[in-house]
Amino acid sequence: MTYEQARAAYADWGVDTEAALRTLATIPISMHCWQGDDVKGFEAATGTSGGGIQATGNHPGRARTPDELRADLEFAYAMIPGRHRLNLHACYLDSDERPDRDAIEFRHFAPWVEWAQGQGVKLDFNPTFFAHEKADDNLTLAHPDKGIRDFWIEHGRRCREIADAMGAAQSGECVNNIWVPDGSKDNPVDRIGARRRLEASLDAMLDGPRDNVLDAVECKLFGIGVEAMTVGSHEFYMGYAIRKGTALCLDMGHFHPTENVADKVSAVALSVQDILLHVSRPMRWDSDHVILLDDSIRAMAQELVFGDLLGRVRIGLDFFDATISRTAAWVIGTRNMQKALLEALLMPRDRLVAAEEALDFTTRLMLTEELKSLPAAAVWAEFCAREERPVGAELVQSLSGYQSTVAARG
Ligand SMILES: C[C@H](O)[C@H](O)[C@@H](O)C(=O)CO
Ligand SMILES: [Mn+2]
Repeated sequence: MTYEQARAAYADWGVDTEAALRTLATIPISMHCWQGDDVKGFEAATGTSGGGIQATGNHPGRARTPDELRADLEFAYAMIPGRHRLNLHACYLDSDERPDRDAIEFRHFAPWVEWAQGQGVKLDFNPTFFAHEKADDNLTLAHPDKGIRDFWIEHGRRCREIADAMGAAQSGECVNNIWVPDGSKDNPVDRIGARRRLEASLDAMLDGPRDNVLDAVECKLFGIGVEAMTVGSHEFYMGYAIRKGTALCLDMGHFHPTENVADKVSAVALSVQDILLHVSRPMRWDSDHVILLDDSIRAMAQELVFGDLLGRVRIGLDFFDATISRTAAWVIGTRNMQKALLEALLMPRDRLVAAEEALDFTTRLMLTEELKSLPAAAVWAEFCAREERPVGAELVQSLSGYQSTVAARG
């Protein structure tokens, strides 16, 4: 089907495909650096990764240096329509120096900032509270040892400083997302003590304004090794974000599998101004499979569009799979998020809402089901053509071709 035919088919339902394409082109997605190297980073790290962060697989082609990671990112962005962001973790510093986490500075990230400016890519940032010997107890900001807490508070403070400088350099907000692995394998007896320590540490870390930073806090239900309690649970961070005015990060892999994370967005949006998404796909014990164009992602995109929340929700991705081409994973996942957004933008919202308000649930169901057969793929292909990005066999060939150029990496 041609784009013109698709445009006419949507027009019959009262949908303007041109308006949908214009909106889609303005939605940035923050691609996570850690898909490119299995969350290893570029420090001489000594600790284990707690809280369930575990990339499995040994597909050839892992980026081993910042230059390799940047080359992979450049390729990935060239396969993805639109202008996007890069979400950088503190352990991805690019420097000949080897500062510990409590000694990192903006200059250790200067090559990233320079590269991002050259690429027209804006940066987001994350302190790294894992893969370090001082995190091996699966406790950081909530650790009973004040010395360890202070070490991580200092790390967090410095990360805000770095994110602020990144924001200033790019003349726009840098999201600084905080996730800590803190928790307990077996039933703790002093849950509130741990939560008081986490809160006090966060307060110390986030003290003082940072004009170019949007701080976000990310909860998790459980991780491997912290099955009995995660200190930073949903209720903990929801309360914290409301009381302290931070953004709330909802990671789609961090809830019970029967929960609908899309449903949470509108509920949270009434109490929290800014929301960060980590779009992900949980599967059994893992929270980080590459996202598919599946119902959970479609539901999330619909919530953002129907709830008119695109201006308040930053879309980030969080998955890592080392069993497949890492660059292909980025491209597939990011494009899937965009496809879901496009499908949502192509829905006749007013008509659906009218049916719902009239309690005409039959019409609502007929509409949503019939709409699934409309030619969204032709509209997506048009978007890619306008943005000079490949689709179909050409995309597959490009992804495979790039993978073969990196496969020899040791
Ligand atoms: C690497 C990230 O910080 C991490 O994935 C975090 O966002 C998370 O989701 C932990 O499960
Ligand atoms: Mn996450």
